[in-house]
Amino acid sequence: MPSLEDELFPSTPGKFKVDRAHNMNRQFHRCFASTSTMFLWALFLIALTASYLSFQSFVDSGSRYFSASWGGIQWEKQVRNSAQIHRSGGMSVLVTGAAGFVGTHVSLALKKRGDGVVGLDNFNNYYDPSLKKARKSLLNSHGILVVEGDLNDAKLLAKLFDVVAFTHVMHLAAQAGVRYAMENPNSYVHSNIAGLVTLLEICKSANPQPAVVWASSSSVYGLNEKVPFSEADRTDQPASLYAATKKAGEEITHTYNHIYGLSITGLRFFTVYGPWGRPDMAYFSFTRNILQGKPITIYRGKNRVDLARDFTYIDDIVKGCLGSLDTSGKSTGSGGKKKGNAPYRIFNLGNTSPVKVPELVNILERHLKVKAKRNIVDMPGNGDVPFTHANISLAQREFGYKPSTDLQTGLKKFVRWYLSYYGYNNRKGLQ
Ligand SMILES: O=C(O)[C@H]1O[C@H](OP(=O)(O)OP(=O)(O)OC[C@H]2O[C@@H](n3ccc(=O)[nH]c3=O)[C@H](O)[C@@H]2O)[C@H](O)[C@@H](O)[C@@H]1O
Repeated sequence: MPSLEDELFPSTPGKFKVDRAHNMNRQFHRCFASTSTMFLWALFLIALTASYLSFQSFVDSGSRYFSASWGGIQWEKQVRNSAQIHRSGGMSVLVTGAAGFVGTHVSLALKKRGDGVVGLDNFNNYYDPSLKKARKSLLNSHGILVVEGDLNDAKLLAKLFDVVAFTHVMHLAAQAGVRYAMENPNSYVHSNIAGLVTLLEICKSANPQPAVVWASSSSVYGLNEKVPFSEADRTDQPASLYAATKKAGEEITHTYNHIYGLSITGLRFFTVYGPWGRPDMAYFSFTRNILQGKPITIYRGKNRVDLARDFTYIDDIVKGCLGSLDTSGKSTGSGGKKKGNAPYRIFNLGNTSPVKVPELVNILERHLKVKAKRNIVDMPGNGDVPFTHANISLAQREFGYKPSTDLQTGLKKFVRWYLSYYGYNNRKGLQ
């Protein structure tokens, strides 16, 4: 059977020219025919692609419109219901980071005593978002709406303030975690700096302005050696970008207090732990690994000194948050202008009794009845500080803050929650 090449260029020398010319002619026609067909096909394909793309964008914008997680009359009604105050002298609070660890507990406590609460959370995947969704379900079951959105969405924030005249903002949304800042520095700038400014811009323009209570961190004490840490101590030597963004937050909130008369309270939390906690934190990941028979890495400081933290139980932190809200005083500005001085406060919320990390592991082993496989390594230079220890006399004086749960008791409650949440007898379910 002749090949296609043979057909087009027969090898008979005498006929070559003519045949070739003839064949060339045929080829030209064929070629032209096939080129025009191809051209038509190409046109057809381009048209098809274009219409597909415009259809897609129509579908996208349509679905964005129809599935938007906020907006509309029904949504506004839900927001208002959630913000409804059920006690005399109560407050309506916008809680940012409501599906987070501290946010969930504070929202529940506010709701339980009759305050109105609307939550905001972006449900990012810094850690298992299914835990955040579970916290959200818990909040929903108590009549608290959690709006899905980012702090940097100024339109959403403005809308929330249009719908509800929040008396207070409990600002807990943040990029947390000390060591993760080396992996993803921009996420700290996005949430802890840009997001904070977006929120403050909305708060300063709101009429009436809310009082703002927000989460700073014990990490602002950085490399300080004087203990216990007091609010008046220097905070200009942070050891991590995380700490630096929290420190920046303290300065940024100060300017909004100074210029616009916003009432500001910054809370320096000391390594908060407890049920519904954060899986990225040591007590949580140690528990998971111990139960799964995996080794845990325990960092050790210079000269083989154990690291220590002033671990603070969540219920004590919640009391501190509510005490701060109750005593926050009013913002003085309106229409973006200050009418007088407003309170600017900073409090340590710690436990006042630091515990060494290996001792934390001992306690977990006792509660879990499993021995940990300890892998002790020198602390990598990744933002950690060797110890924290809070002086809490200021918070004690101002709103009677008095932590009452020691690490032994608090971890027992955490372990009980952990085992029931992840399934006591179903170790495969542990993650
Ligand atoms: O108090 C605070 O300001 C901060 O407390 C925690 O930060 P951190 O104290 O580092 O808490 P963990 O990550 O749970 O670490 C606790 C201790 O365990 C140690 N650790 C951590 C992880 C690990 O694998 N091994 C280990 O020994 C750490 O070095 C640290 O000494 C939170 O993660 C921060 O968001 C919060 O702002």
